[in-house]
Amino acid sequence: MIRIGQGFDVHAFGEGDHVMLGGVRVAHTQGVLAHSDGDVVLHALCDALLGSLALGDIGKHFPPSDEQWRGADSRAFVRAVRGLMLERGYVLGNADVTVICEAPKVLPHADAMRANIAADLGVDIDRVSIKATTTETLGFTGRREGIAALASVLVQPA
Ligand SMILES: Nc1ccn([C@@H]2O[C@H](COP(=O)(O)O)[C@@H](O)[C@H]2O)c(=O)n1
Ligand SMILES: C[C@@]1(CO)OP(=O)(O)OP(=O)(O)OC[C@H]1O
Repeated sequence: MIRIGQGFDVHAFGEGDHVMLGGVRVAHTQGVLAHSDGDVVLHALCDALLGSLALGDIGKHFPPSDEQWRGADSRAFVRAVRGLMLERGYVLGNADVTVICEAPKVLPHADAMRANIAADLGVDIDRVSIKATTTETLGFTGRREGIAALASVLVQPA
């Protein structure tokens, strides 16, 4: 049986000089406030994958109360989620992620992000899509207060 999942994540901007997006260090005038590295792309993706198999969410598996995850590389979360999927006999069919922010520009980094995600989930890069949009200066992303990501996935039997 194929199954679908969706995920959403937001992090507020704070002090710093880069944001992590899809495991790529993207230079920016601000960083993000987070317990881990604050990678909204990978957090939304993990939630979508976990949701597809009704396994709860990222905070259930990697609680922000756990010091183990302080400053964590979110790629480790993706690889751990892949393990949970494999235990249940599932692999990624395809993933489609949209990053929402006025800045930084995401598209120049999209292929590097796709390559990281494909490697961590053990699939070809053509199964992973990264897109981006602004909100035309509207809302919290438009005011550059934070960055958001939406992810949709299809998973299929291995
Ligand atoms: N952070 C972003 C936002 C957008 N893009 C790219 O620009 C295109 C136009 O964005 P609009 O919000 O004005 O529609 C968008 O389709 C993306 O290709 C980006 O790279 N990074
Ligand atoms: C990733 C975790 C790890 O503790 O913390 P944060 O980096 O704050 O990110 P969030 O998107 O709030 O998800 C919750 C946690 O699982």
